[in-house]
Amino acid sequence: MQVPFNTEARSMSLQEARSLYFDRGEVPEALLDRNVLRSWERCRQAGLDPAFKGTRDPDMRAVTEARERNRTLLSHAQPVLEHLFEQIRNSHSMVILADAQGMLIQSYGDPDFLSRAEQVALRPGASWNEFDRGTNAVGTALAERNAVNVFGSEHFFESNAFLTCSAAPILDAQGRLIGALDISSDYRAYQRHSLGLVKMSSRIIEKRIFEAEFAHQGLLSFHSRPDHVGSLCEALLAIGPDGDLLGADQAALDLLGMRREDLPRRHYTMLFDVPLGTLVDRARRDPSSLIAINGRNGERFYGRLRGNLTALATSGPVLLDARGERVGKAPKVENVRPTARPGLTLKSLSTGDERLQAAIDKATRVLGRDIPILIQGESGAGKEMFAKAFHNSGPRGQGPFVALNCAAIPETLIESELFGYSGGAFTGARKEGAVGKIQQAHGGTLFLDEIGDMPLSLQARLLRVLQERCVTPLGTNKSIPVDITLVCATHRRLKEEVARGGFREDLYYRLNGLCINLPSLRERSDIGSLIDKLLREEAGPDRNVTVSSRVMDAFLNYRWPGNIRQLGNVIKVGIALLDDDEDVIETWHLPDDVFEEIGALASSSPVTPEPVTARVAETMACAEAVPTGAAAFGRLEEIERDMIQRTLEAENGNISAAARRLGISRNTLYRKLGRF
Ligand SMILES: Nc1ncnc2c1ncn2[C@@H]1O[C@H](COP(=O)(O)OP(=O)(O)OP(=O)(O)O)[C@@H](O)[C@H]1O
Repeated sequence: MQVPFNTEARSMSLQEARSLYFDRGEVPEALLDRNVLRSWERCRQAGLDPAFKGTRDPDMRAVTEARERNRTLLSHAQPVLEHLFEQIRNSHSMVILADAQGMLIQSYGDPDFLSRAEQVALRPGASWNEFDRGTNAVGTALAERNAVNVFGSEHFFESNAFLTCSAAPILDAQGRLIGALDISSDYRAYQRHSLGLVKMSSRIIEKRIFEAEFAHQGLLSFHSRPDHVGSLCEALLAIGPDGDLLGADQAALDLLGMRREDLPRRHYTMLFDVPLGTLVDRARRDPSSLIAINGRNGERFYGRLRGNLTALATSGPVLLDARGERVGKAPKVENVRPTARPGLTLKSLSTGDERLQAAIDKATRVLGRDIPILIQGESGAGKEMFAKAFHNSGPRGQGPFVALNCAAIPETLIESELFGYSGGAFTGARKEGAVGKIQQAHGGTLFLDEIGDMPLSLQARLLRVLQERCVTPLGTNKSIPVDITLVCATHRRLKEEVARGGFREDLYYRLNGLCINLPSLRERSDIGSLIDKLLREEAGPDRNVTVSSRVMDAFLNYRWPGNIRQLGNVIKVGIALLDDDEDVIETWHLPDDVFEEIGALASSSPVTPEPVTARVAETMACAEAVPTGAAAFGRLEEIERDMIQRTLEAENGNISAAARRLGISRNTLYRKLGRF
């Protein structure tokens, strides 16, 4: 329970303090608030006389100019001031807004008190800084940059001893002092809660100014107590498109243990362990939800991002110096761009197969959740395609998608490709150094294909990057913060690799937030729709190409060792070999190797193929003079050439028809023609 404030007792102890200080020259530390005592010292040093009674008339021109100069402050403070006055109305009081010099620029008050305040020029146009009016709440709050109560005879000038005032300074978004908010009343009407009210109101004004200044940036509200986020106690950080810290209010500086002057050299990633992209993703999905974020010193905070999320989602990499101070942006990386295939999303991959659909559904659920995914499947099953679709479908779809195939580059180069290097870091290194793939993927997705082929030594380094979310390029001791979504793929069973000792278990669990197993093409139930899709994509919108029922049948029964990659190629070749007047892919439009296998399948399929013997006989009939006996065997090639020429003549040069009649693929026919 609060002890009631006894105005009489306090007035008496202040008389004693004044007598000690002014008459005997002693410092009444036990009797005075420190802010007040320091103020008395300043006033005495400035040569002010406590008995001074004079007041200068308020300068109305000066107040007009001050209001003009402090337009921003006034516009944000005005509604707060009015609201504050509503809280204290009829308590013989007034509320006052002063600028940074102590000039009163706005006030509202109860009429009875206003007329008394007039007598000491407590009204707009008057200056109440300490040098003009001695110790007083407005002047002392400005001098101390602290909220203060100045009660009765704590006022340096005796003429102001009938007042009791509570004031709090107001800081702008850069932490500069821009004014003070005050409640003044007769000392006998002292209200203990006045100081709390002005502090709260000045905080509201500061927040309004901060939010207006950074309205086009990202705003992170955070606090160590979740219930404080969204309240006046929350801390505020303004974050620019590159993750730069553009502003921080005092609460943020206090919670993060930072000095304001450190701000320009800091980057979001240096403060928190949760990637900025994750906050952006969360804010997009559920703007009101809180996310737990750890400070770099291990403190637990809760935060919420708002403001301009689009700009934040595409932030680029930054460079830090050896001490971890921000020194600039990493060079622009040429080959980093959003993924090429327009319209490629998880949804667009769906062509009716149940297992694939289950994989799409799972992946869709984790979009934007900072969960690494591991895609397993046979070569050519569409792992990279799936990764790109995942990237495009997420909130970072506009960010870079950077792929590295760990099996396709020599072990010795994986490290520099991944981590980057400084100029001259090793023999053969480029003079200007290179930005590694991890850093290139900042703000987007890093796709590590064939992760199972990553050398063990690098697995440890990769693990560290994933844990610390910082990368250290070769030849430097710079730690560069990175914010990436990681997608890995492998055709191996990674778990088995772990059991064999070829893959680190800790890294396996780190990568394997969500495991997606893509079915091989022969396991899929949607081959027909997939073929239609590939035909449409390859032939373009103006051509309606189909496959014959014989080819379709064979396709459905083929084992497709190369999966969709192979199917895609087969279709590409098939379309390329169609004549202008053809739009149905037949067996002879297929590449040789596939033709052979598919030809066999086609001949055993329910669709009865043309008997080969009949075709040959027909062809033979075309050849009018066919040599016989030993000479014939010696001149097989000649016979073949002759037969082809005659067949072509018979078909008026139509390659497809000749190939069909000869029972060979068009490819083979072309090859043979080239040889002759
Ligand atoms: N759903 C699909 N629709 C159309 N084309 C596809 C689809 N999935 C894969 N492809 C095509 O198949 C080829 C192989 O796909 P992708 O590279 O994604 O397979 P992968 O499993 O990553 O192969 P690897 O393991 O050999 O790297 C690519 O040319 C890709 O464009």
